[in-house]
Amino acid sequence: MSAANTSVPALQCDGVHASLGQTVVLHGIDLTLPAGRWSAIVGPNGAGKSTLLRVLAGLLAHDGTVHLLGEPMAGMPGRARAQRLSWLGQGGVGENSADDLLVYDVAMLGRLPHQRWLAAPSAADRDAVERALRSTQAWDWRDRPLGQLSGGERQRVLLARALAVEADVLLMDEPLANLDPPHQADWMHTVRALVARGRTVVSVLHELSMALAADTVVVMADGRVRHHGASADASTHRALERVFDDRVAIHHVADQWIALPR
Ligand SMILES: Nc1ncnc2c1ncn2[C@@H]1O[C@H](COP(=O)(O)OP(=O)(O)OP(=O)(O)O)[C@@H](O)[C@H]1O
Repeated sequence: MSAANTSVPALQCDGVHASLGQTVVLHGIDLTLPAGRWSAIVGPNGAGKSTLLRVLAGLLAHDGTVHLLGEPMAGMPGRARAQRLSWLGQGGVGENSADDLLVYDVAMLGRLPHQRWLAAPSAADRDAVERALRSTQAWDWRDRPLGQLSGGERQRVLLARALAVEADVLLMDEPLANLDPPHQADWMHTVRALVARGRTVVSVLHELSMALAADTVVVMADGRVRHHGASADASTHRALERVFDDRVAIHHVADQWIALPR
C-alpha cells in the first residue's frame, strides 16, 4: 500500500461529542492529527482518551464529523475504512473470544479487509502475516492457541494482527500494556519504522516518557483536548504537568524527555 499523502491530515475531528450510556464523555473535540507522524494521546484516568480513539476508529456513534485521510468517515464503506485504518484495542480481538484461534490465524484476521468473501489467503496475505509476526517476534508461536500465551505475548500477537492490515493509519489503545521494557522499545522502533514509511500512528499511552518520544502529544482532561503540540515544546510539557495536577515533572535527560512523578 502506498504511503499516505502527508499534506492531508490523517484524521480530523470537528465538534465531536460522544456519550456512553447517559453520560456525555467527549465535549466538542476539534483535533487535526497529521499524516506520516506518530501522535500520542495522554491524560488522567477517565479523560476520554479511549473514547476518542474509538470515535476516530469509527467504532462509536458521535455528533460532529470525523475525516479519515480527507474523506468523511460517515458513509465510508466499512471495507474501505478497514483497509486504511487499523485498530488495536485494549481488549484485543473481541476480548477473549479469539482464545481458541491459533496465533497465525489471529494475525490473518488483519488481512480480512483485503480478502474476497470466503477466498483463501493469497501469497500477499501470507507474506504480510509472516512479516507482521516476525516484526513482533511472535512467529515462533504461530501454531499455538492465543489463549495459551502470557499477557505480553498476546499483546505482541495482537499488534502483529494490526500491522498485518498494512493500513495507512494505525490506532492503538495502550499498546504497551503487559510489554516488558525491551518489547516496549521494540514497539517504539516499529512505530518509528512505520512513520518513516509515511504511515500514521495514533496511540493512547499512560507511559508519559514514551508519549514524549512521539512527534505530537494530545493532552486530554475531562472529555476535552487541553493541548496539542510538539512533544519537545515547553507548552506541551506545561499542559501535561497541569492536567496531572503538577504531580509529574518533565526533564531532559540523555537527549530525551522523561516524565517523573513528584
Ligand atoms: N458505559 C459507560 N457509561 C457511562 N460512562 C462511561 C461508560 N464507560 C466509560 N464511561 C466513562 O467515560 C469516561 C471516559 O472513559 P475513557 O475510557 O474514554 O477514559 P480514558 O481516558 O481512556 O481512561 P483510562 O486512562 O482510565 O483508560 C470515564 O469517566 C468513564 O467512567
